[in-house]
Amino acid sequence: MEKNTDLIFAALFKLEEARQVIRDGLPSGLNQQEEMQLKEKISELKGIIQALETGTTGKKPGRIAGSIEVRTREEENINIQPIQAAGRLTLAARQAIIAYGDGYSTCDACRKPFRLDKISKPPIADFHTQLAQFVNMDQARVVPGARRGFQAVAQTVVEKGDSVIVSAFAHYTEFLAVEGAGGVVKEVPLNKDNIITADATAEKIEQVKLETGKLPTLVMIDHYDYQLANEHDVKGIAKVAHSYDIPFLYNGAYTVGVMPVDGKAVGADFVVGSGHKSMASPAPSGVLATTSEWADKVFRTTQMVGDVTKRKFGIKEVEMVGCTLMGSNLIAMMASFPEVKERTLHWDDEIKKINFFVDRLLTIDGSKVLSEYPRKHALTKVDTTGSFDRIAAIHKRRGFFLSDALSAKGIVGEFAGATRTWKLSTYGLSWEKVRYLADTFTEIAEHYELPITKQ
Ligand SMILES: Cc1ncc(COP(=O)(O)O)c(C=O)c1O
Repeated sequence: MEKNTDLIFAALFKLEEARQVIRDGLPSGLNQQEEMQLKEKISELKGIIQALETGTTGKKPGRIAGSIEVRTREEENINIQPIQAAGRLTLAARQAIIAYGDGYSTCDACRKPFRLDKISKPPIADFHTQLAQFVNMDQARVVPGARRGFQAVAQTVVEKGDSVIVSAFAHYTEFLAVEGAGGVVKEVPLNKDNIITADATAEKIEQVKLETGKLPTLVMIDHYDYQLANEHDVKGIAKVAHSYDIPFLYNGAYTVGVMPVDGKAVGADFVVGSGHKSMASPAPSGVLATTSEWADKVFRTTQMVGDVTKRKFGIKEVEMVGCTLMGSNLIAMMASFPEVKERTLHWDDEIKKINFFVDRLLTIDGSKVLSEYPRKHALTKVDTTGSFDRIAAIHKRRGFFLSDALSAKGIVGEFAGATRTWKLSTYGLSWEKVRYLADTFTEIAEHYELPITKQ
């Protein structure tokens, strides 16, 4: 029985390796013969995977159980879905999920003092130390999503009726975290370039003080927002917040795990990141890091005593509800971490790729970029109302024609039928795939005789 399980795991690991080879495509620098041989191997692998996953060699998607279909989106396509790009798992993370999928698998070696971040086998305690170093803060905890990081901070610093400064582009989870703590959000307006500035933040703080007679108790700003992925002046804003003695939460949902983040250099009291958005980790996962000054407050331990039993659970942290991210989500996050750390050093190349793509898109007459440009982030909002949407107006598939044309070329991730003003990301795609992506848009434009400016 033991042996069988080992064999099945070994087979699943191999399967994951094969999926990765397919997903990454061919390495560059191959000669013609090598390329041909590899292509044959990949097509063979695809057949084997399909047979294993579907139990058939037919075309229909297989089912894992009931109506849950096998998902091969990343292997079979170029996925430009804006929020999925940096959450794609590494091979190591996929294997971790298989090995640690059982419920409380991380608790095998949980010994006194009985807390997740203290477990040394697997090395969860070390991972916490590394996470804090990674964002240059003093302490870190894993959390089930960035939202739980906002929640922990809001519950620590916000009291009923307090104001919290957020961006006019703040994510809804920031609103909910503030509301849950009994606070009220106050939005800093954007400037004409859709940027939140330090001056505008100072003005908003003054306005709140004047209107409520009280300073806000938290400033929480996204380094890159989710709507346009524009960069906001987090360093300047942190300085303003501190000049009023207000703590600053740096929302790194779109930065931690894709680009270098230095919480101390920003002047952050709290750094929040999203594992499933930007750290090649499964959902939900995330990180909350803080300074020594704030750690005792946001990671306060319970004081509660049972009135009958007199039980106490002293070591457990209240805002973390004891232990946070258990099982495969945490181990997969840990498994991806070395690659995640490494990839942040290549952010410049990701920026070159998105700018290459956007430059090419803009050669198609009528296309616009709504995000700041040149791009500083791989996530980008474009407006194709004046280009591809002109075709949609006369095409029998109407607004779906662009998605049809893209998926016929193996490109997925845009919301079918919603491609007037829309978001995409080139994050993590190889240069070969980015060029293919740009060529495909050009080809579709040429096919429908949209004018193209020569570069
Ligand atoms: C800017 C921003 N902050 C926070 C979040 C929430 O992140 P999570 O899903 O990890 O809770 C998102 C999610 O889309 C986001 O875009």
